[in-house]
Amino acid sequence: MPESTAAPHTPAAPAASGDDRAGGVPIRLIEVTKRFGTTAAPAVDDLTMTIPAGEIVVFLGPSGCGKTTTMRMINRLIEPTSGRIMIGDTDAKQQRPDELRRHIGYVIQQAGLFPHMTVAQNIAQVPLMLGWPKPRIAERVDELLTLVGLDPAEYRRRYPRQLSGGQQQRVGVARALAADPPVLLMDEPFGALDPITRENLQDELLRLQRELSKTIVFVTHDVDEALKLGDRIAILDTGSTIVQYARAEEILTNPANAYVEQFIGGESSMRLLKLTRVADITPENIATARFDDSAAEVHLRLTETGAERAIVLDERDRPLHWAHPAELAAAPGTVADLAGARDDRLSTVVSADATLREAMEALLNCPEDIVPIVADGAYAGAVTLASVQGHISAIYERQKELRRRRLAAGLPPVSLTADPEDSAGSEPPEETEAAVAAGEAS
Ligand SMILES: Nc1ncnc2c1ncn2[C@@H]1O[C@H](COP(=O)(O)OP(=O)(O)OP(=O)(O)O)[C@@H](O)[C@H]1O
Repeated sequence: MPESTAAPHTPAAPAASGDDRAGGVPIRLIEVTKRFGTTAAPAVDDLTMTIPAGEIVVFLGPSGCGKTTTMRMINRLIEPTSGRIMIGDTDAKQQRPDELRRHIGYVIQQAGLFPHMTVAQNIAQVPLMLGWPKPRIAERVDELLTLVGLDPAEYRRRYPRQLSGGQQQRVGVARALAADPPVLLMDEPFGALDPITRENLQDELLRLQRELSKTIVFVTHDVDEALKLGDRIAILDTGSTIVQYARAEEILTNPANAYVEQFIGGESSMRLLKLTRVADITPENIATARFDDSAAEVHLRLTETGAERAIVLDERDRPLHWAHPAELAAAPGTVADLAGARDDRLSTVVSADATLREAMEALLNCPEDIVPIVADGAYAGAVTLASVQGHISAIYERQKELRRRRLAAGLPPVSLTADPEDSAGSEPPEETEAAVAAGEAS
């Protein structure tokens, strides 16, 4: 990444209405080229792409391929040699750079905070420039600190040197959001942080995004970060050439070529497990029982259906323990008479919000070959190795089918654009994707 020549700049938009919170605006780059000097090959070579409103789009590519240059042309820290950049309905070239940047938040590595200013003063820079009244600025600073997980009372008067790297980065994000811009540019914002802080900030960004729905362009070298954060990922080669521009699922299961495969670096299925939530799979349907159910009656139900076990639930549907036919046969009265009943709360359950990787971990560490799923504490089905495997296989099959259909329609086999209406694009019409997803025959 080239050194920033501009002062850290946090653009702003008038926030009085708060309308921007409803979502971001799309960004379109149209045949954009950037040439530094006259002889060198272009740093960005005829790039056309759409970044959809309210999505996180990650630029992933090797050092020097043009990610930062592309990003900086969006807020005109770098001027394109040719081509057009539209932010919403506005041609970036038609706006004064300082005016444009009021609508584009910018977060860079190591936050770029002004060291001689307090946290509050750093965040307040753009609102001050916009002439907001002092009480409104103070209120906004506190609101933003809370939003990024820092207690205003504790942090607003600190200086950047009195913060950890992760806290500085949080302040950097707060500053970028100060005037509620619809667009955020984030250039390797978590690159200098330790893995745990980095993971926490990624989670925070996803939480914020669920609330704010900004249009976010995020540059990273880190494949796992890209897969986790990106609604779409643009895999770029020299000159910001798009090699594939698709959702993580497609990148992992239908890589465009050896370049993408090499970039992803194997373990696609394991990476898919991290991307998929337990709530996304079809849960196993297991027989349930209550304490006051007759053990004989539950036993009969299991033997009639050939089921290996029932799950015993308490009065609030929380899973307590497994009941197997042999124990039920030996129990004198109700399910409550089973040995260890009531005290025997299941230690291994998995949340519906957990990833399939966490579910696999639970499965590998529990004595049964099945783990109950809980949603808000209540039983919501169960997961087995077979259900995980079935889900992953279905994803591969779906992508194989999409690829086959694209080829049959004379389109490139992978997505190169986010814009289905773009006639140069490779995305099959939405209904085709939907039909494939629904398993409809062609
Ligand atoms: N100000 C500049 N003058 C001349 N060449 C430049 C300038 N800025 C960038 N370049 C060149 O443009 C190309 C793209 O650089 P850019 O910083 O956009 O790449 P990048 O993909 O962001 O790299 P990294 O991941 O290392 O940050 C590189 O070859 C770089 O040397």
